[in-house]
Amino acid sequence: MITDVIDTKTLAKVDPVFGQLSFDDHEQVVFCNDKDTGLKAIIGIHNTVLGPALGGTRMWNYNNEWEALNDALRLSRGMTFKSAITGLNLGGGKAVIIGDAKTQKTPELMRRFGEFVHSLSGKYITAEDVGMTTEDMDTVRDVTPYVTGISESKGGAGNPSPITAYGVFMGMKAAAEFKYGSNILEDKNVFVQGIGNVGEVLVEHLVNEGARVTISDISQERLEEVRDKYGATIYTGNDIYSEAMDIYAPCALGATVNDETIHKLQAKIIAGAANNQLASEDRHGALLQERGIVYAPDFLINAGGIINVYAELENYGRQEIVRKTENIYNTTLEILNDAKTNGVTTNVAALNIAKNRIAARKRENAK
Ligand SMILES: NC(=O)c1ccc[n+]([C@@H]2O[C@H](COP(=O)([O-])OP(=O)(O)OC[C@H]3O[C@@H](n4cnc5c(N)ncnc54)[C@H](O)[C@@H]3O)[C@@H](O)[C@H]2O)c1
Repeated sequence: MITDVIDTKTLAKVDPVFGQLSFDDHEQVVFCNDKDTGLKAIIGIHNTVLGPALGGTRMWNYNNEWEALNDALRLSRGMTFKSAITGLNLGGGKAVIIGDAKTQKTPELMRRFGEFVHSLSGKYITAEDVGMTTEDMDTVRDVTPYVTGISESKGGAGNPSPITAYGVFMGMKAAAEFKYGSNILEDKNVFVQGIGNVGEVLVEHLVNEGARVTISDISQERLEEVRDKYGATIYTGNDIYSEAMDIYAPCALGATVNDETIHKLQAKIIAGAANNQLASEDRHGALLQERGIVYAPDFLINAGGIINVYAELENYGRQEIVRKTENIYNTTLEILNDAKTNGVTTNVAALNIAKNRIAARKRENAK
């Protein structure tokens, strides 16, 4: 099974769905179309052994349908392992809506999307991801109960991003403990790439701890806002990947650790919120290991958001959300040590634990 980011021409050469390189024994892939609202969406259900497939909906202006399908397949697979390693009784799923969230998203489109989610009778439960807001989830809630991340006023756990940021902060501290023998980030030079919902709160934690934080984003307005609020430095160079830094925190989109960037990276630690940070899990994971760069697996340290939405299903409160998220520190440290002991990449060490949990449940269910 290959998890590499593939260019469109290569993607189009193989069979449309089951032959895709990102296809990894997914249970179900649902294509949703509605002419009236312009909805074109793909729901990927990767695995439901541990529970219903939960994962956010991403709205993105994909260049073509291959890219959208590939994203749905990769992201839903990631959710399976994220929930498994976090100890949640959830499977992995993810939805993508093809289009520009700024110009093409309407309440009607979101409601129609919600109806498609409802038609799956709870096998897939949706939530917020890039291009979505809590209000959008509230709109989906009008037509289906199979949605999390709705507003607190409607009985939800609210915006998951601050707790995701806290989990990433915990994972980063654990990586620092592993690399430097201390989890204190004071004076560490941290680059946060993407200062959206998660990135901004991560910047706040880092600044509070005394780290030297540099921020980058495609939005100048956001950069100035976050600089003014927290005193972070705006990155003005033209190649963030070549910059001297202690910690690189990718908090925008995935696959930024790739063939072009990996040899330039100066960071000692990579710990961020973005999903699927390694363009090729195997190749780039191994190269990071070789270069002594500590990679805190994304699906492990960005699980705060799913812990937050899981509270809506299991009815636990704020204290338990924070406790479970703080535990990301212990799990990360355990996995980094495990990888070192067994001579495997940190990504493989994390995946092995997740896969073992799923296999054990499958055996139990079969009894
Ligand atoms: N929100 C959550 O709870 C959560 C949970 C788990 C994982 N994640 C992942 O974390 C990442 C960030 O999530 P978010 O909710 O903060 O998203 P967001 O959309 O609020 O923020 C993303 C930010 O990245 C910026 N950006 C986009 N392309 C960029 C580029 N090339 N260089 C620099 N900046 C760029 C955008 O302008 C935006 O400010 C995503 O990959 C998401 O899938 C989020």
